[in-house]
Amino acid sequence: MLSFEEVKVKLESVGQSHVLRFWPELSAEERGAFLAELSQLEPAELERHCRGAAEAASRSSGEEERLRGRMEPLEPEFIGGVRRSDPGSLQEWEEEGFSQIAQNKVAVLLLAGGQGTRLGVPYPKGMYDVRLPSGKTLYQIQAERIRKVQELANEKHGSKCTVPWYIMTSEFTLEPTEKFFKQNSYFDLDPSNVLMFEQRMIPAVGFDGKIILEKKNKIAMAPDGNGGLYRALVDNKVLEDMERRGVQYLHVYCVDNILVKLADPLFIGFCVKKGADCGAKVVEKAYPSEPVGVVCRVDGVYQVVEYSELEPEIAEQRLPAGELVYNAGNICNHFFTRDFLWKVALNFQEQLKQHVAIKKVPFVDEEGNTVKPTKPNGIKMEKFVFDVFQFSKKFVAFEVLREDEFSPLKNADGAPVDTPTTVRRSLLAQHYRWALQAKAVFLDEHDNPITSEYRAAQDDDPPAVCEISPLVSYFGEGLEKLLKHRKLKSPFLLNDSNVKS
Ligand SMILES: CC(=O)N[C@H]1[C@@H](OP(=O)(O)OP(=O)(O)OC[C@H]2O[C@@H](n3ccc(=O)[nH]c3=O)[C@H](O)[C@@H]2O)O[C@H](CO)[C@@H](O)[C@@H]1O
Repeated sequence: MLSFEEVKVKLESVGQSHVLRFWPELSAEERGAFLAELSQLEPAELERHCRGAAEAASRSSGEEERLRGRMEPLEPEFIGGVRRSDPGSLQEWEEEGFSQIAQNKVAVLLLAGGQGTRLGVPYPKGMYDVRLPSGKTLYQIQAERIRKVQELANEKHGSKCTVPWYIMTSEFTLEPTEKFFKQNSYFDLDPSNVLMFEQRMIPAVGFDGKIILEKKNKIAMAPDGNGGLYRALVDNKVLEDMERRGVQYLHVYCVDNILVKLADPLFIGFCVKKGADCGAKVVEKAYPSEPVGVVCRVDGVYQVVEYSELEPEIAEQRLPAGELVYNAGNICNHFFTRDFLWKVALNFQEQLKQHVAIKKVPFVDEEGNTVKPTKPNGIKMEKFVFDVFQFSKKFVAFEVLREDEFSPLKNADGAPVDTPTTVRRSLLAQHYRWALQAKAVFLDEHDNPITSEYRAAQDDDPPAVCEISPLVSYFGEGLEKLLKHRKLKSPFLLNDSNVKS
């Protein structure tokens, strides 16, 4: 750790010494913690960051305008998908995926460093309980899907495989996530195969290019975006760990999608068979302003244009048949080969674009009180995980059905979409459909069979509550032998123990 004098000189050299203005008022303990934080800032990098943020925020034309005339949608024939591809190919890809999993070549990586500001809970989103009958949290559902996909691969290939789970956290999420996993005995996964690591934090900057002081002894810091992954892979030697384990393919996903298929054998197999180094799952966009990025081409290169950077007029463009032109919605499920990640880590991660987010950042006033601003006052710079697609030699996109694979938790209840209520409904609706496909019969409160049709896309809750543990079925398979012609009363919970009993 540097001394106060050394830190002062460093900060003065880059015009940021204002952060020390409350120094005389700090206690010895506060001083120690603050010095430790400030010692970590690297002057040249700090200067670049602050200047870059202020310049980027003041540029007259936004990203939206710069993209004008340069975007093209994906060619339909470029996209594989559950509806687009023939059943033979789908089966072949799924088998390929299971084979790779059985050979220990597949890992999953969870992006869990975000602050989940829109949901507004003070703990990591993965710990959120969406009030399913089982009371499972997002983390538990994900852990159980990993266990099940391992089991399925083992059954098919007579193996005893492992799908390691890498979890990228940040200063906000590491400690509570670790604690939660320990309290829950890692959901019966082997702790040596659950590997948490931390992404970096960077200072939030005011419009004048000055670092924002959040408390008298704390600068406002934020994670460097989910594209901070590539630097975090290097910082934490994650690729070396993958290499040691023989992992060649990585499924990267974001924390909040309750329907996520971890290590999806179909998607993995598709990407492997196509010889891809990089891939993205997409769903058809629901409406023009839906907050999802669109996978497309910019200057002929495959990329995601984030929803915050897409001009409304472009988002609203439609084909003669009514379909949105930019229709391939990014669901933050990506495939990467380990070789590709090495290439990015060694050659490109420094070049990743910095995206500007103008936010309300709490700050200290002249009296030293923390103020929550009512209007945006600061700039946060973020890298995006998908910005590496441009470095790919072979990029592929795979379309999946929204009702089967995408229902994210973004907002608190009360918002119209992507809330605890909507994600719970999506999961229960899927399980209800699976049970019907397995020829189960649900009974109403008078014990009469429910015969009403239930359409997946409708907004209502399914006519009966049915939750199926991921430990019983990964994606609807294997249910007929358990449920065929069974008469089920709502709420029905199919879990590991009532299957075995
Ligand atoms: C940049 C990015 O990927 N955007 C995608 C993200 O948007 P969206 O804006 O919803 O992204 P979030 O802020 O929810 O972040 C996505 C994931 O990245 C993680 N995270 C975020 C910031 C950070 O510094 N560290 C970190 O690990 C979050 O914990 C989360 O798991 O999901 C949407 C689908 O739901 C996609 O359509 C968007 O294209």
